[in-house]
Amino acid sequence: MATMASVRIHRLPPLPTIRDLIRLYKLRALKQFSQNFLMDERLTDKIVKAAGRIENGHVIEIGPGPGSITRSILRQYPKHLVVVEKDRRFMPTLEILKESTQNVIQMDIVRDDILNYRCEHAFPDCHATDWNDKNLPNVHLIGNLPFAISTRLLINWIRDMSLRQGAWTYGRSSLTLTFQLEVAQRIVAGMADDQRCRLSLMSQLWAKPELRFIIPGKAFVPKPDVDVGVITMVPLKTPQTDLPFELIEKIMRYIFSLRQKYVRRGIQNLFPPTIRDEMTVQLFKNAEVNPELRSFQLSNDECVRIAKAYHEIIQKYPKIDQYNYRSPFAERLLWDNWDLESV
Ligand SMILES: C[S@@+](CC[C@H](N)C(=O)[O-])C[C@H]1O[C@@H](n2cnc3c(N)ncnc32)[C@H](O)[C@@H]1O
Repeated sequence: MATMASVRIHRLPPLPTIRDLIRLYKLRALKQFSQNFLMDERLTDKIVKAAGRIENGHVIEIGPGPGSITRSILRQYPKHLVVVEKDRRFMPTLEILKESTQNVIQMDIVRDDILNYRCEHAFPDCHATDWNDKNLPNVHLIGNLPFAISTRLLINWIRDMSLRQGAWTYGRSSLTLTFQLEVAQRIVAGMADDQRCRLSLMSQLWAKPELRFIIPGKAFVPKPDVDVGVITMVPLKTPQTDLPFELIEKIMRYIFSLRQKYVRRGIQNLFPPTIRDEMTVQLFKNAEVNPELRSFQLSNDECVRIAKAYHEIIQKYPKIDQYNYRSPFAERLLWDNWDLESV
């Protein structure tokens, strides 16, 4: 393959116009694929610019559709671009982009569901950068995400980040993603922000999310009902917790389950009725957290301390972890006489 310096892309085929899209793909954007296309090159360039320097790097694009962001990525000369798209109608256009850059950039087109795609297999030639290296690896996930699965994808990726697997086998790979503005605001919401929720904590304990800019809904075709926020996220060298992802996720769910009530009200549901009051008092005492704060008033550290105190309790009494206050009534009856002495 020729080097970047010696060969440049002369001309990418123009982005299909809305009229072409309708003609080529009989578009109908498909609702089941959450399709809202971004056709303004200045905006797609701005998204790619937010990812930082990608020249000579490795990029996975999620949901390229007709390839508007793909073009902006290719114009920055990554070494290797993998695009993952579920809708077969876009394959011909993506193939044209691949052909027009084939002497310069390695572009792989994967027709798959991103939820099943294994990022760790994307770049066999990419050497991992040490997690603690001050330089980040030149590895990026970029995408105008399908709204329907964006939160699920983010949670999956944070889980991978916490385990240093998937896209994070290469080191501290970065994310540049779009979300419905309301979701983007939740991701970055700090202490005392009334948008603060489980997603804020999950995002901030392992990474540094930033809301970079907002794209008005009218820039998309078809126009969604909401504006869109562009988020970048880089994993923290030292996460704010070393507890297992699943445990943190569980505790954040309980902390934020009754937002308008004191935090102890959500947390007490972690325990069977016979020991509920006693264990809840113990947990907040050990965590050194005021149980009469509302969940959005808690700092990241206070949330982690609550999770840690719970972790210590279940290490001593593992059975408690199996209690689920939402399980069917008959199942909950089994806990009716349960006490700590019976362990
Ligand atoms: C919001 S559109 C963005 C399209 C294009 N990148 C743009 O900005 O104009 C989301 C894209 O993701 C694709 N998509 C939806 N669900 C997907 C999935 N599970 N896996 C891979 N791609 C998916 C859709 O077909 C669509 O092309």
